[in-house]
Amino acid sequence: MMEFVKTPGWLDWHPDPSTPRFQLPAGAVDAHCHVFGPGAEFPFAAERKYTPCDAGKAQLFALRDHLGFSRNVIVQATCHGADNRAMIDACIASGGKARGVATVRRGIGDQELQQLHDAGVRGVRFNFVKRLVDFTPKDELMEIAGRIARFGWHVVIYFEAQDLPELWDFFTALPTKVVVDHMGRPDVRKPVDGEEFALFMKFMRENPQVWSKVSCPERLSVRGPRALNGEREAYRDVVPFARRIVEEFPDRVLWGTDWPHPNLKDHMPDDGLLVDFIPHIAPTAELQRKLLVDNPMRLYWPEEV
Ligand SMILES: O=C(O)c1cc(C(=O)O)oc(=O)c1
Repeated sequence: MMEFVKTPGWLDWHPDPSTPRFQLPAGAVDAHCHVFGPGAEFPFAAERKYTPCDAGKAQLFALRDHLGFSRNVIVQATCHGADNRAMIDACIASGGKARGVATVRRGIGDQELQQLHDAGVRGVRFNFVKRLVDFTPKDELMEIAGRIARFGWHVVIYFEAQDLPELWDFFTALPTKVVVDHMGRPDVRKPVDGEEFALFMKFMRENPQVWSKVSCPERLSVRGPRALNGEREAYRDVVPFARRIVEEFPDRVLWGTDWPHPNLKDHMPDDGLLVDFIPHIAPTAELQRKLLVDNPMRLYWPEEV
C-alpha cells in the first residue's frame, strides 16, 4: 500500500463546520469541490506539486448534506494528475448527485471519453497556475477541446489575473463554453474599477460563452476577516468583485465551496460560514436561485432542466 506524507504545513479541512444561517434554495449545487484519494485507494499522481490529506467521497457527501446542498460538481484536483479514478468513483457512488470535470491528456480515445461521460463527466480542466502544474502546449489543449466538444462538454480554466492578456486569444478560440475558476484570481488589493478587473469584465462581456465561478473568497482575501468563529461577514474585500460579476452576468455564474480547500496557508475556513458569504455577493432570491440552482443545472444536468 502506498504511504503518502502530506506537504509540510498542510491544513486539513475543517472538522466541524457550523450550520449555515443562510438557507440555500432547494436543489442547490456545490459546483466546485474536490476529492483527494484516499491515497491508499487512489494514489496521488507522481507529477503532483503537493501531497494533500485524504478527503474522500464519504466526507464530501456528508458535508453536502450538512450544508444543505443537493448536488456536487467534483473537479479533478491537480494532485491526481490525469488519473480521474477518485473523482469518477465519487461521481458513480453519488447515484446521480454528482457530476465531474476531468483532466485528460492528448492521447485519450473516444471510448475512454465516452466512459467518462457515462460516469458523469461534463467538462475538462485546463490549468495555467504555475505552482500547480507543468506547462502543456496550447496546441495539445486545443486538440483536446476539439475532441470533447463533440460530447457537449465545456472547458474549465484556472489562471491568475496577470496572465489573462497572454491567454486571451487561446481562451476565446476554444470551441466550447468556458468556465473560469475562482473569478480568474483577481488581486483584491487593486480597485474593483481598476484596469486588471476591468479586463476580466470585458472578457466576460465580449464572450457570451464564458462563465465564472464566484468562489474562493478564502483564497483571494487579503484583509479578511476569516470565515471562522461565527464570522458571518467574512472576506469583505472580495465581496465587491464577486458581486459585480453576479450582478452583470447573473446567468453565467456558479458557486462552490472548493472543499477540501487545497493549499491554503494561513487558515482553514468553516464551510458553514462560507455558505453565509453567498447572500453578500448574490443579494436577492432570484440571483441566488440562478447562481446555485438554474445555472449549474443548465450546465451539468441539462437533461433535467
Ligand atoms: O489554488 C489552488 O491551490 C487550487 C488547487 C487546485 C487543484 O490542485 O486542483 O484546485 C483549485 O481549485 C485551487
